[in-house]
Amino acid sequence: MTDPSRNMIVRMFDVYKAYGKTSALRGVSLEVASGDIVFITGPSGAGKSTLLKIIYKAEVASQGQIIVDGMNLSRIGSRQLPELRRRLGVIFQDFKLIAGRSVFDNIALVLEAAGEKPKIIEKKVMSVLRTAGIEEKARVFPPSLSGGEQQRVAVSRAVVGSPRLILADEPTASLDPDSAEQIMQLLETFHARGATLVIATHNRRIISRLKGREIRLESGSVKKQAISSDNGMEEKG
Ligand SMILES: Nc1ncnc2c1ncn2[C@@H]1O[C@H](COP(=O)(O)OP(=O)(O)OP(=O)(O)O)[C@@H](O)[C@H]1O
Repeated sequence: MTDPSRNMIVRMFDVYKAYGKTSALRGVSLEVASGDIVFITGPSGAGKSTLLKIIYKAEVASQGQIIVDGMNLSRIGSRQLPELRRRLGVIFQDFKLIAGRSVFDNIALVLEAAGEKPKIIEKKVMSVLRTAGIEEKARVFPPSLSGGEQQRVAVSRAVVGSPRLILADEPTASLDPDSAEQIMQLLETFHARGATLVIATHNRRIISRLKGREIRLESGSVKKQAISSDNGMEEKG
């Protein structure tokens, strides 16, 4: 149910997505309020990545309505896409860093695209790297970093433009438990600073550690919504 007192950053209504004959999403309706932590869970092939891709418009829904931070995605064309993307930070399992550019430049690109001045870029990039604990890696190239460090760079890149919404697709799946923990702490830090988090994950440890809401997908449909509490997940609706 819609609570009018809460500001919804994502609203999806009856969303379908087909890839040829494969139905990846079948009638998904959900809402994410500003400041929420939401976990998208479900078995392999359930549609988790597709759901995130539709929110940042890497994929277009076959049917249904999607509103992200007030933008109706079926009404925005390629000219407004950069505006949508500026409001979002996206993190992937495989980091997706540019190997031939330094850590600093990987992150600076986001601000350059937004037209920021070099002095501001320097300040913001170094500030985010400090928060991520990898300030001394600014001039290093990504391939010489560990997986955990690369993901910290990817998180830094996702948050440097102060997006209201951070989308993470299995952000800890290729990391050892300690590195996964550090990434979650980092995401928590940015959540505490005001970002909304939507995280697709299989990792139950992450889900039980961060207080949030779980939306479970099965075969492209929402099967269950639950709120995490000190007693684990409590089913809702
Ligand atoms: N580009 C594509 N072309 C064709 N089919 C696709 C494409 N992307 C996803 N699919 C199919 O859509 C369905 C949902 O895939 P999706 O990647 O969203 O699931 P997922 O829950 O993220 O899975 P995983 O946990 O394995 O990453 C699957 O059947 C998948 O094979």
